[in-house]
Amino acid sequence: MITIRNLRKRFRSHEALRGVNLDIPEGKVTAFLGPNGAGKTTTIKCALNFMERDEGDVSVMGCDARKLAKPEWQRIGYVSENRRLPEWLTVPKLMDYLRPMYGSRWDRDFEKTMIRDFQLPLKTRLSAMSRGQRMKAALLAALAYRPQLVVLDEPFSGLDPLVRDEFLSGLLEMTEAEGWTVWISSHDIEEVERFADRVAIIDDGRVDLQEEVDSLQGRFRNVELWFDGETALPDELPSCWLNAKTTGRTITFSDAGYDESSSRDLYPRIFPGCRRQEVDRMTLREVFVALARSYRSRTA
Ligand SMILES: Nc1ncnc2c1ncn2[C@@H]1O[C@H](COP(=O)(O)OP(=O)(O)OP(=O)(O)O)[C@@H](O)[C@H]1O
Repeated sequence: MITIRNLRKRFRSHEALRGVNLDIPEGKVTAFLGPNGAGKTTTIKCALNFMERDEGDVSVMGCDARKLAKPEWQRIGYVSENRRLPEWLTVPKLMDYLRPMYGSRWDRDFEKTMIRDFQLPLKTRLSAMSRGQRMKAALLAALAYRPQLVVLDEPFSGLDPLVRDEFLSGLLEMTEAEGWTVWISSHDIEEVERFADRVAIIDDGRVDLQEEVDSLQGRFRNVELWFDGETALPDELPSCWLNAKTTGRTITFSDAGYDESSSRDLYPRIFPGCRRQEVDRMTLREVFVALARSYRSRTA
């Protein structure tokens, strides 16, 4: 649905995107994660041509991003915390304003359902609404025409937990029922974990990995090795063992290359004094934190 190749973007002397390669496949939910300032919003803006790119190729629904026009925009829903809406309008007026742009694609029943479920006030101007209410109005404005491609940049900011939950369940339902493609950037990894099929992680302007969530969780494990006495870390460890540290009688690390059939035999071979091992599956959040920590130590 979206293909990004060697995307580069510079802000004066700062190289924000340093050759981003990313695929957002059709019919899947791709979570786009990364530390603050890693380049998520810039990638999304360049991919949708809201921001001029310096170099690279971006194709959205088979169309060069620079040539996106009304037929494509009628099939793309974009929500961002920073997206400006006409603040002087009420929600019903906003709907009246947007509806003609989407013709028969606009789904009035869906619009009404979302207004009801989001409990949006009807007589208040957007400028007088809370941040969360404005976010809900933005979601409504981006989804009421049932877009095939939904791009959400930090969509949960300002939403209370109940609304987040309802919004996510609704989105999941729509995604499954209508085969929507979703590209969602968020720091709320627990929320995203519930429904993402794939995850792409960006760090310092480059995509470090893009992978199915199941595969990622299949190969990541938190490992704790126990020894009888004090132990030290060897100088060289496999590069897929992240954030290894020792605290007296234990060594802990995150194994990014865990293999069910061999890893448990490998650990005592590398550490012959190991008396006991504990190997735990990791949540997507734990995987992200382990990777982010390893990125930080790489640049330190
Ligand atoms: N308009 C701009 N002018 C100058 N620098 C910018 C601009 N927009 C982004 N940057 C810089 O580019 C880098 C990437 O920013 P971006 O907003 O894409 O990161 P992000 O991953 O979305 O971060 P966050 O998770 O904090 O929202 C940052 O170093 C940021 O300071």
